[in-house]
Amino acid sequence: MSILAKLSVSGDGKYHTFADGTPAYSARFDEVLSFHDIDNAYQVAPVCLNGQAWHINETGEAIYPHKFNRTFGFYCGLAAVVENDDWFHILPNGFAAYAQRYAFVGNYQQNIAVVCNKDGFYFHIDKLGQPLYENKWIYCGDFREGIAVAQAENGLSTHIDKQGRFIHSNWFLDLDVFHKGFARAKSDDGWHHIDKSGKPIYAQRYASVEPFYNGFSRVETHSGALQIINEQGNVIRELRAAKNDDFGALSADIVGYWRTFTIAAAADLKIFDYLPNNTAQLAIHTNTLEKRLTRLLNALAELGLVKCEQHIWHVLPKGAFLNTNHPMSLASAAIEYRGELMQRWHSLTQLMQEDIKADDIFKQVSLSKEHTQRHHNMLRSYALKDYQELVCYLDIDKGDVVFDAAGGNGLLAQLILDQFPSSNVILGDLAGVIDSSEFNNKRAFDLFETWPVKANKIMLSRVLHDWNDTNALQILLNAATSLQHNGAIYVFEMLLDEYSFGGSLCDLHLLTVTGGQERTQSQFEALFKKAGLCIDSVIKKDGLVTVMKLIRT
Ligand SMILES: C[S@@+](CC[C@H](N)C(=O)[O-])C[C@H]1O[C@@H](n2cnc3c(N)ncnc32)[C@H](O)[C@@H]1O
Repeated sequence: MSILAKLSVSGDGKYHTFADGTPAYSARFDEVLSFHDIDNAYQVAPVCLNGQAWHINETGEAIYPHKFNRTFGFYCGLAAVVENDDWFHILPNGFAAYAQRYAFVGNYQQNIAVVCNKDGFYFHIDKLGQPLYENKWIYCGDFREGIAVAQAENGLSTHIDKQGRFIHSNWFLDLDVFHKGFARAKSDDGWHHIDKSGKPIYAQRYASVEPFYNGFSRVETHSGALQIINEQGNVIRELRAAKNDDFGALSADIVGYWRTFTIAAAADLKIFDYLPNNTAQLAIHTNTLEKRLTRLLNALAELGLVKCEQHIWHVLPKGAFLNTNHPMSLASAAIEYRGELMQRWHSLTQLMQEDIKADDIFKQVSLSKEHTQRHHNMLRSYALKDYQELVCYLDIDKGDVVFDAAGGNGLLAQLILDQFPSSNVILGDLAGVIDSSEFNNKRAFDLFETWPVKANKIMLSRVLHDWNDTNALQILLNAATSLQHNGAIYVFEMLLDEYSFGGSLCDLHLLTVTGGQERTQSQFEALFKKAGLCIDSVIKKDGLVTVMKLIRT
């Protein structure tokens, strides 16, 4: 506890005062910051005047002769200073505490400071300027309760200890340090609190949450209500009702198909291929009635896909994906989702009551060349978006036979071949799909019959989610049979979060369209175990898809 008389910053921020408001000294500065104790023996404060900065004692005198560009308070006996572009810490005598210079340094807390090196990487140092561990981060924060937040290059954050070791294996979009055992964490569907094992302590997600204060936290729901919740996530008090118009929001959800049909009509007419243009020209290109086309364009503008300036319609960034020439065009997806895929959703109610199975959508698609091309153009765009960043992490060796099983029209197979040109990549799919693929090395096959290749590496990308557990197990058993000794199976899937509802609509889509399901990692693990397989490693970047590398148990 400090026994030093507390000096305060004056109202104009240019000097310090005693408790009664009288000036503590006669000097005046451009700016002063608060006094901090050094060894509980004396107190010093940062000041600046005419572009120079230093520290003063209680009588307003400089405590060392040197001048810096910027000075901050003394914490744990050291103060952060800036000289030219160099940030470092100084001792009370004004000398540097260590030789290294940084792009940023924080204040010491519990004898540890955050620093950012000149390459833009953050880490922690001790009072001698030594790094606490080898890792470097895109960002890291101060320690509290012996744990700090560290952000990796993929933008996700986790918790580390003072040796730089992970406290748990979970990563979040944003994260806070622990306060009394709980930390604020943000995942795709919002903010919540986690415990020290990295697990959420309740299922709800919020627009924002505060740290727990004596067992209670103030939270804001996504619909704008302010609430107090307890550590079980129960609402104890409502401080403000929801701001959102729930009636209006539900109505908008109910007519969600308006968007589906508007976008699909624009894709049918290839409107985005003819932009920028005026309405009259567009009507000619798309063979439409000009007055009606104006109404469709207005609706596309309401959806944020186009804008109109001086009678010319222009594509907005989101709309660009509806141009058929875009490498990740969603024009085919727009038409597919409005067609057969949507038809199948009509049986959702019935599917809740009866264990019926729809026709095999993939066999149906593969019967028509036009439908195969459209469906697989759609899958190709999603594959390009989701797989590109993952392929370089696959461990594929020279000469490996790689079988992309049910690989569609071969986008992943091509990405693998581009990345590992000395491997032998074979694409497998249903005959109709294989016929329409331009990939060279290909075999028609059926997932449920004997597989035509023995491979060192097998890809199952977004295949298992199309099937129920019985079928998925059969596919895994067939894959394991086709695997060479010491081979590996790579399963590319979106994993459901064990603790939130994110991905549940996608799961219903699979139930209605293919009879399959989305799964959590532990649901996958249970299937792998039955097939005599186990997870060897997991590749997760900031996209939707996780890659699980499986080996024989
Ligand atoms: C969701 S797609 C995934 C395609 C590709 N792997 C990807 O990630 O984009 C499922 C794939 O399984 C194929 N497929 C479905 N049933 C099959 C079967 N019985 N035998 C072989 N392939 C099948 C489909 O033709 C389709 O290409």
